[in-house]
Amino acid sequence: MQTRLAGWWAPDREASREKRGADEILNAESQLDTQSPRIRSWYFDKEHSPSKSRIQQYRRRDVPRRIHILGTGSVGKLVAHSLRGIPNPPPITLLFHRRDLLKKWRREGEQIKLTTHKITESRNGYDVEVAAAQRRTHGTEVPLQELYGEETYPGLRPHEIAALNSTTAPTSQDISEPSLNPEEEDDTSDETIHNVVVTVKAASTVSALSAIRHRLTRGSTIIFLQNGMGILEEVNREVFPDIETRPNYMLGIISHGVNSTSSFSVVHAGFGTIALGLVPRYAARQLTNPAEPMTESWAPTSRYLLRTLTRTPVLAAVGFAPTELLQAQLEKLAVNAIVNPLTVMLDARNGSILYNFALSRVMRLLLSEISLVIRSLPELRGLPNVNTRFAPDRLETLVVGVAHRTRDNISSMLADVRKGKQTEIEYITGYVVKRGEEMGIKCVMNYMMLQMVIGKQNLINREEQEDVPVVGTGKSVVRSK
Ligand SMILES: CC(C)(CO)C(=O)C(=O)O
Repeated sequence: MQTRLAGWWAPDREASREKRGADEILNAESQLDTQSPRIRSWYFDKEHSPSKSRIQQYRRRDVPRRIHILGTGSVGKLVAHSLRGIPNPPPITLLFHRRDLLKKWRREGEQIKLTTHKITESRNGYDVEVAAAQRRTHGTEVPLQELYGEETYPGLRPHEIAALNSTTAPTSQDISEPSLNPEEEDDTSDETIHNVVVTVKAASTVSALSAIRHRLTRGSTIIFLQNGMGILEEVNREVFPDIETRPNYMLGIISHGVNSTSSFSVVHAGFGTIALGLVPRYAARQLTNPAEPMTESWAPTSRYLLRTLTRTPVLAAVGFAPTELLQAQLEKLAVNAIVNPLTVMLDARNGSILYNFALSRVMRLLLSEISLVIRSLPELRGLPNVNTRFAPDRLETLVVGVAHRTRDNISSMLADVRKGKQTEIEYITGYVVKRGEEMGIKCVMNYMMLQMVIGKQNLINREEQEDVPVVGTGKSVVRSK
């Protein structure tokens, strides 16, 4: 049974703490317009309320309401669209990783369209900026001018630049009318980002965050809304190595079904939820040093984001305690480690893995390894019910349930493979294999699955490279060998 802990973070609970820092008062102040009268009166209660001059002092330094969205894929669009629909919506800035996307945004009316049950609603009023993702090769950031030979083309890939420079330009939609003159419009910013929702794919997270690293502070909060695990460890290592100065992190596990139909249009095909929680800054230390204090207070920006997302009905977001969130994440990991690679190998919809005894056997072999790895994780040690919750047959029930509910969907991994995009396999199956290795558990079945998906990705990439564009026709042909 999942213990829903919605409300455990609520400010009135915080009130019981003896010592409240300036930040907490500041946050309370910022929330007054959305608080219930009970909470409102508490803050102005004689005994508890800070002096008037302190209130005024903190009011000036209110928690900034602007929310940046890094990644305008299907989840990014859903979040941006939903947030603009709430009463007194926060200002939203969409961060584009390529300048040509900005041009496209302008051309397409500066709006996001969300279709639910065949009804499309457009929303506008967004601010936009370009935050060109940093390219990395062999784990090192590559300066843009080194990579592209031209400083003025940040965010474009070498072949796109070559195409733009050539007189016989390609016909690709994305680069058909690029804005390459940086003088044309100042579309970048160096202002501090206080609240950011990261929705880019797991493998792009480090490079996307590197582009805005200088704008994030110890007081900022990043919410990661992504598939897979092991991303935060990578971000800590590559982007924010200093534990004391890194921003605050929150995690969200999203179960909404959303499909992009174009750069700024999305279909909300399946209603789900977002399980949200704080990632404790010192969690790793607590693991190795039990004397480390377990209580961590929420940063004002984290609480602001939690409040804002949980008051957005379409998102159905709920706050969870960190240990519960971790277990929910592992359940999703187990489901994704079965449905996603199997649907890639079968090139079929999620429902295809059901009612097929041969595939059930494959599923069970994979799940026996996944279950053992999860049940052996040191971070779950001491938590009640872990063995039952992550037993192979319980995980199988979860997988079958999700495959059945989403039987007509194409898994996100299959969609990526079909488009020749990098998949999240290394953050799903790869994570299971890696954690298994750390604990001396060999996951041979999952290792094979990992290699099969990577192999298929390579195959498709190679086919794409052999796809020779025929200049002038707007079509392409695959040259036979
Ligand atoms: C649950 C599932 C498999 C639904 O398609 C999914 O999360 C995904 O496609 O990534």
